[in-house]
Amino acid sequence: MAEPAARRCCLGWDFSTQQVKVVAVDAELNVFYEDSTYHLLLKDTGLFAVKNDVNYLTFSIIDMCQTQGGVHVHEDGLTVTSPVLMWVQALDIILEKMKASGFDFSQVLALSGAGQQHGSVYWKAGASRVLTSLSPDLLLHEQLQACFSITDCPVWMDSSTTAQCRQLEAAVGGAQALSGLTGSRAYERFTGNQIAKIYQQKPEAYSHTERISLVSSFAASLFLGSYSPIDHSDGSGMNLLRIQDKVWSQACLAACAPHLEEKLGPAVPSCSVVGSISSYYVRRYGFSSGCKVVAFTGDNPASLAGMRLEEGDIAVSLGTSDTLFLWLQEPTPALEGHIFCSPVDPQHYMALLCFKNGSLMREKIRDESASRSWGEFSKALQSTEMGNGGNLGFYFDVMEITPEIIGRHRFTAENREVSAFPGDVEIRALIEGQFMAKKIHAEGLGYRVNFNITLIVPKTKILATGGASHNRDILQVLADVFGAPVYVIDTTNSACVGSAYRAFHGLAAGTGMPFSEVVKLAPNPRLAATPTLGASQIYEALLQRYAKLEQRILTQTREPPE
Ligand SMILES: O=C(CO)[C@@H](O)[C@H](O)CF
Repeated sequence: MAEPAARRCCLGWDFSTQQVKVVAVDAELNVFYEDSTYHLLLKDTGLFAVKNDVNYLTFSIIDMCQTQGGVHVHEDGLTVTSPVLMWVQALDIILEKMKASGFDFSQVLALSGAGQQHGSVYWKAGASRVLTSLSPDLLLHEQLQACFSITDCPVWMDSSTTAQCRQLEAAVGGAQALSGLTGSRAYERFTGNQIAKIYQQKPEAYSHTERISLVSSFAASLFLGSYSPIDHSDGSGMNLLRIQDKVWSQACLAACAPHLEEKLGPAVPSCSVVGSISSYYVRRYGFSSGCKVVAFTGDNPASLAGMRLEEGDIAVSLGTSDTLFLWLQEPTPALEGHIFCSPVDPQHYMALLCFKNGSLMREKIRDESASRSWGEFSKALQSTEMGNGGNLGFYFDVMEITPEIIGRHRFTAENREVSAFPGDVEIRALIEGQFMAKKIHAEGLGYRVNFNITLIVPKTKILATGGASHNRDILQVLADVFGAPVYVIDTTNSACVGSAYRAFHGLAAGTGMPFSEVVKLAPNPRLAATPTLGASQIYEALLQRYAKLEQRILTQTREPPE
C-alpha cells in the first residue's frame, strides 16, 4: 500500500485536570489526528493509573480506582493536588500510542500546548541535568522519578491558601491594588499564594527546589529537555506578574517567598519559540531536530486562541458554570473576574468571568416551570416578550461568584419584590437575568460592544459554546440582551486546537504576521441568532434596573435588616 502522503503539521497538547490530549493540525488547519488519556487516582493513597482508551498502562495499581478526575482532594476538604508523575506517564502513553499507530513525527514543524491554569510543579536541585540527558531507551517517567521536590502538585481546585491571600493583599496595599497590579485580587488557587504556602509549610522542599513551573511550562520543559519559561498569559494567573509591563512584581515575589524570581526564571511573550525539541524525541520517536517548541500557556488562553476570538468579541461558554472570555484592549482590573495578558496579541488582554449558577440553574427552572422539557422551555421563551413586561429575576441556588449573592429574588416592573412568577415569566426572567448579569459584569471589566460605524451593525460577535448553545431560543435572548449577533462553534478540543494554532503562529512570529492572519483558513463559526429589531432600546433600560437591583440585593445580604 502506498505510503500516506507526508503531511506537514503542528501538534497542540492539553495537560488538563482529567486528561492529557493531543491534536495534529495540517497546514490547511484541518485536525487529522487526536488522542487522549484519562487520569485515575486512588483515594487517600496518591497511587494512580493512566488509562488510554480501554487499556491501563501496567502500573502497580489496585484494580478498582476509587476516584477519577485526576485530582486528590485531601482530608481538610480544601487542599487539592495531582501527582506530577501521572502527567509525565500520560505523555509517555500518548507518544507510545502515536508511535505504534505509525504517526509520522518527522512532519511536525512545531508544537505548543496548554496546561490547567495556576497549578505548579517543583523541580528538585539537579533535575535540569536529568532533563538535558534523557536516554531514548527509556520512558520519561522512568527517568524523572527523582526530579521533583514536591510530588503532589497543588492544582486550580485548591482553596487552602486564604491566609496567604490576605498576607499578599496586605503586602501590596489591598485587594484592588493587587488586582490593578496583577489582573486579579488574591485567589486561593493562584500560584503565588500556593508557593507561599509551600515555603511556609515545607521549607525543606522549597529550599531544594531549583525551578518552579506552571503546568503549562512544565509540559513545555518535557519537550524542550530543559526548563521552559512561563509565558505572559498563563503567568497572569499567579498574582505575581505585572500585567501592564509584563515583569514579575518584586513586591508580590517578596511577599510570597525568598529567592522566588530565580526559581521562576523570566516570563516570555506567549508567541515565543522557546527552543527546538529535545534530542530524546528525535531519537526515540523520529521528530525532526528542527521541530520548534512554542511557549505553552494556560488552558483558557489556549481556548481563546482555539475559538479565534478577535478584538471586540466575547465567548460565552454555557456549561455547568457559565464562563465568559473577553478580548480587551485596555483592561479595567476589578475585584471580580480575572484579566490575563492575551495569548495571541502582546498589546492586548483577555478576561475571564465565571458564573457558578449556569446549566444546573437552567435545568432546575426547566423542571419546575417547563415540565422537565426543553421544548416547553423554548415555547415559554417564544411566548413571552423581550423585557418580560418589566419583570426581573436573580436565580442563585448556590452562592454565586459574580457577584457573591445566594437565593432567588424576583421583582415586578415597579421594583416590588415578589415570591413567584407565572411559569413562562419565570423562564424568561431566568434567561434574561443570566445574560444581563454577564453584560453588566463584562462591561465592569472594560468590555464594550464594538460597532462597525460604516455598517451601523455591531462588529462584535458573540461565540456561544457549551450545552445550552444548542438551544436556539436561549441564543436569541443572548443576541437581544447584548445587541450583537451570536455564532456557535464546536469547542470540544479548543485548548488543543488553539495550541496547534499558536504553534503555527510561533513559526510566523519573526514575520510579525498577526494571529488572525495565521488562522484565517480555520473553519468559521455558524451564525445562530441576530438581535431582534428594538432589542437594544428595551434592554438598555432593563440593564440599568437590573444593575441597581443587584446592588440592592448585595447591600441587603451584606447588611440584613435589623
Ligand atoms: O481556574 C481556572 C481559571 O482561572 C480553571 O479554568 C482552570 O484553568 C481549569 F484547569
